[in-house]
Amino acid sequence: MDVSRLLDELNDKQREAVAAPLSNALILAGAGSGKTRVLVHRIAWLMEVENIAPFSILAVTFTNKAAKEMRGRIESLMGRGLNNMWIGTFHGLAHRLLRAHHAEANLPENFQILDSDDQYRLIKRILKAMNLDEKHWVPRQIQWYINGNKDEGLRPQHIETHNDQTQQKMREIYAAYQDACDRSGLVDFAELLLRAHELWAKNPEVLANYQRRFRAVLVDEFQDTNNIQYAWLRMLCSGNQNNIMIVGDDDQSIYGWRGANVDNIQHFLKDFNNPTTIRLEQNYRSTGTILKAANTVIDNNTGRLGKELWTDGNDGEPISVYAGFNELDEARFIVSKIKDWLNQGNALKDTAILYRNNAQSRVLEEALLHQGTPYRIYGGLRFFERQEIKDALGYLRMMNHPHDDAAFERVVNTPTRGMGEKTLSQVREAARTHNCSMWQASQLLINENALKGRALNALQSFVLLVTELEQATVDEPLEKHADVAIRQSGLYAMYQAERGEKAQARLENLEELVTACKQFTVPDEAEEMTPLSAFLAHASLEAGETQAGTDQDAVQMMTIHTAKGLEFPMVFMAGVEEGMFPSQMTNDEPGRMEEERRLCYVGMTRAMEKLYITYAESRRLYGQDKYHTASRFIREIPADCVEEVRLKSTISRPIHNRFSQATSHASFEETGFQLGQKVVHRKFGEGIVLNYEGSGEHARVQVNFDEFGTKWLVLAYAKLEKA
Ligand SMILES: Nc1ncnc2c1ncn2[C@@H]1O[C@H](COP(=O)(O)OP(=O)(O)OP(=O)(O)O)[C@@H](O)[C@H]1O
Ligand SMILES: [Mg+2]
Repeated sequence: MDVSRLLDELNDKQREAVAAPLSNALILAGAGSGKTRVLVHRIAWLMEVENIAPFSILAVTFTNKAAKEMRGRIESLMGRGLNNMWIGTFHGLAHRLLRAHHAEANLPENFQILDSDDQYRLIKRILKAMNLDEKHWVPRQIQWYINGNKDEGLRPQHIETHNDQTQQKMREIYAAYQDACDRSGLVDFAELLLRAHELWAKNPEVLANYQRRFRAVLVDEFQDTNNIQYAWLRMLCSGNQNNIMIVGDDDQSIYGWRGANVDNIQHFLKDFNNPTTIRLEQNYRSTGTILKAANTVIDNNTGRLGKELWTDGNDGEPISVYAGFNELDEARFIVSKIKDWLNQGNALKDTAILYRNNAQSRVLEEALLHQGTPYRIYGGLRFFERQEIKDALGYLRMMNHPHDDAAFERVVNTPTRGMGEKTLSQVREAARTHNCSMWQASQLLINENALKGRALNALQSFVLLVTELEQATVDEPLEKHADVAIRQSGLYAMYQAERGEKAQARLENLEELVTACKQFTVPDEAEEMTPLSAFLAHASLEAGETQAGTDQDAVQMMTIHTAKGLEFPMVFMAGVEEGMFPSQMTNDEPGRMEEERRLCYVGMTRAMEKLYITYAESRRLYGQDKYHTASRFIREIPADCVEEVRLKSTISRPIHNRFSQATSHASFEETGFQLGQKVVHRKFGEGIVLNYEGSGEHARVQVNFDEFGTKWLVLAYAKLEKA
């Protein structure tokens, strides 16, 4: 292979990074400067020039999607497959490590991953068993507490409670939870990382093996590593036999709320042997205008490591800001712009709608559906997290490993088979006393004749069902497992009986699960697993990063958090108003405002050619209309980068005035109407008030009628009524 090909299409600084001699290095650079591209070329360089085998390379990415993309790009650069290279997320890699060394890690061979929803349910059950009131011991907070401690590497016995009773009780709950997990071979997400760390800490020979093996370690999005991940990397590199290249951007650290520690970048410089720092300063992604706007916004943060970012590309179009009267109007605006985009011959997949919270997607989805515009949601509405899918997975998990208590609890009475809460408590109690799984406890209770009548029947029929499901699928392909789990369990019939659209969607999802099984191929790195185990691990680890579905061209929708590392020619940032973004909670915690601003920076820098920022002046939240002003982040954008998009017939007001004032609707509201309100007109029927101008007898309103479209009407004559 011609090595110069690996350095083509790179600037000098990027080349310096790709061709750097083997040593530790930090690449610190702003958004869109080619950090990820450098990692891809660096890996190819290590193989071609430094003769490092793919087997000896470890690359860490932030999502599974990014891992797949990275592998694909390296393979196309090299012109060959690279099966035995380890590329994945911290969680994925930890899982792989624990599978390979389950005995040393004190785990059963077929341990299962407990996802966050199952973790929450398990915590609720623990609280119940401990007779603790959920009002005082809020399950979400306990979950937070447990995961937070694990992220810091702390087991219950390491936690200092300072004789505080609440602290002591929390620690006790954590310990009880951990016992329950250990009893049934369950490993939550935070546990994956902690166990992987302990595995190395407690087994020096295992660690030494990996230190020798991984001659090169590369980490993308380093600014969002948490402390246990950092400690894991540090341990791996402590033998000084390997070298590590990390890339990151302190301005894009957006997971502080989840334990990520941006200071790890600075720690890296002192904890790792003799690292060099390389800065990339040219941005290749965005127009000059988008870049200037994003740079100016992030400049309002303090304590930055400081980076310059410039582009020699065009200024491009100004950023368009649209103030919707309410969230429906905002959504309508976005959809109409997407329609224009499509009509200009562009692909839908080249546009993304980004928002602060998952819940914002619903209104946007409805507007897209209304126009028949296909869309795809990343994250959020996760396929593998939907109720019916989790039910089906529960059966599959029982078939795979009946000692999985979380799965047992999930399906033992779904569909109902007359299992009372009392019987279940008995099973849990027996499991605790005999220190065994609920599955074993059930058999004990049955054999010991400890149950009578209905309770006995119910439990017996469940045990029999699981045994039958298992038998019916011996040596059968994976999709047969799914099919049997869905139908023979009675799940399908249960949802069929529910009727209605929701139930129909659930049935479709169940069918989709069978399809997903059919399409599933066991990845090379999991070849030692059975297809069923591999599929279940895939379902837990990849839940929702992509939606199950087609290759259809579709608008991309996701939270800004999920959009990290990605880029799109046209981007909409929706809901950019005070109270939404920055979010309401921001004022309560120190440092949160700056994290919100970094999030805004991440969102803006996803855009390559065109950026729209929209907000709603009134938004229905928790059943109430709330009035909001434009986000401070909009006001932080230099005026010459922005154009305000207004409805045609409105008198335009100077832009910065408009954003800096709280919009007063008082004079208009005296008329008895509100923006966003539903009204009825004798001739035009139902519509929504979009805009107003003038006052007194000259007052006019703009109404968007369901059937007749948008019209301006003089209030005094229109005889509008509230709907
Ligand atoms: N030297 C170059 N010449 C042309 N295009 C480049 C060059 N370097 C990077 N690019 C392109 O610029 C875009 C941004 O690159 P990349 O995604 O690697 O940046 P990044 O620094 O990882 O961004 P982020 O901080 O958002 O993760 C990509 O489309 C990439 O292909
Ligand atoms: Mg990147």
